[in-house]
Amino acid sequence: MKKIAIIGISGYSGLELLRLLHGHPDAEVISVYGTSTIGSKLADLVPKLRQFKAYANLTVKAFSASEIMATADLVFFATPAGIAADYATDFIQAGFPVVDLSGDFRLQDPAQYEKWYGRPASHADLLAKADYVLADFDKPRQPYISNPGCYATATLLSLAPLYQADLIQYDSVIVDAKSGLSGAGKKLSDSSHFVTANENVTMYKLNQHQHIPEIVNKLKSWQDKTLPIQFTTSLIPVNRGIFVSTYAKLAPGVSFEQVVAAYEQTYADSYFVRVFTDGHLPDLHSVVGTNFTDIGLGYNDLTHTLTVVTVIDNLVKGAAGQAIQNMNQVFNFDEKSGLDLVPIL
Ligand SMILES: NC(=O)C1=CN([C@@H]2O[C@H](COP(=O)(O)OP(=O)(O)OC[C@H]3O[C@@H](n4cnc5c(N)ncnc54)[C@H](OP(=O)(O)O)[C@@H]3O)[C@@H](O)[C@H]2O)C=CC1
Ligand SMILES: CC(=O)N[C@@H](CCC(=O)OP(=O)(O)O)C(=O)O
Repeated sequence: MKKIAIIGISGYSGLELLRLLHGHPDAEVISVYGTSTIGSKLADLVPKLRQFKAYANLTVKAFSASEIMATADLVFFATPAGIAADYATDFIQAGFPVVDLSGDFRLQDPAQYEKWYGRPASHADLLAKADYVLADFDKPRQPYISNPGCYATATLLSLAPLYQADLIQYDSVIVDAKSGLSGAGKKLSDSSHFVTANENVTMYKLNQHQHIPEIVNKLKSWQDKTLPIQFTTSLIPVNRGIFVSTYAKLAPGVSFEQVVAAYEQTYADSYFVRVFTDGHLPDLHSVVGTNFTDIGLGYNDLTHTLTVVTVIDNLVKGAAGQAIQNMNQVFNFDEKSGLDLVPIL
């Protein structure tokens, strides 16, 4: 049984990690860390955990890298941007396995991080020791795993076959992404007040979203012809879910049938990516509560435009689920361990 520590336990993705690891046959949460919640028993902090004996006596502790490395086999960072950049050094220097859900190690160029996150980056030498691991495509090569962002995950899975098989006009790509409120974390802000968000849709961070550079970096690794993409994010009044609509013009001579074949082939062995080629367009309810990414495709003969609809649960595939998929890779567990979840019906 692998022993797991979680930093940032009281946040949305920290608690989602706990929920998913509860069902994992080969991993158990042995320690949890926070700041404002230090000293609290998890069962007092989250009363609905009370009857789970494993967590009733788990107490939130102050961060200690040496304690984590002495007692656990892997640690998850489920902390806001800026924390892992500060805390990760000891783990990286010791080669201790980490899965970092924050954006701190997703961009290897410190100047790019500082531009998009508006805060100091970690040192370039440390950034180079982190691996950006999009679980359905990449295998970890280094012990420090940087888990992709929620929007980035949905967008990259939506676009991968088009870039890898060189099927589109790269100056035509438009990504319109929408997220539920849990994507913003538990801290309250004006935009996440119930009265502001309920029965409303708001576009935000137009052309400035911090996931744009990690998306483009990854697309470039797949396709040299990659150009900047048009990427927009909106807040929708649901708790969980990311809904990404992607539009692109096909390259001259490329047919819709070729596109469909490319999606089928790319994801033939990916249990967690389900492609619908019969015209079915997935919705959020298809994936909420699960680690699945559902993709639907359509083509307009009049405008020669391809539409790709991609949905994920931001807290599962977009955060804790993909992080556990990556942990499963680190320990050579079955990729489905702890993650074979049926959607909430
Ligand atoms: N929500 C989502 O859908 C997704 C989130 N992410 C990323 O994952 C990370 C966590 O997100 P999310 O769960 O939404 O965030 P939340 O704001 O919900 O929770 C963050 C938690 O981090 C804890 N924390 C803050 N500072 C420290 C610290 N110095 N040491 C230990 N714990 C600390 C806080 O607990 P305390 O008050 O005890 O300090 C808080 O509970 C973020 O980087 C986010 O961008 C990535 C993909 C999707
Ligand atoms: C709805 C909402 O506000 N979502 C957040 C996603 C936060 C996130 O996951 O950001 P990192 O992955 O870069 O840490 C946002 O758009 O900033």
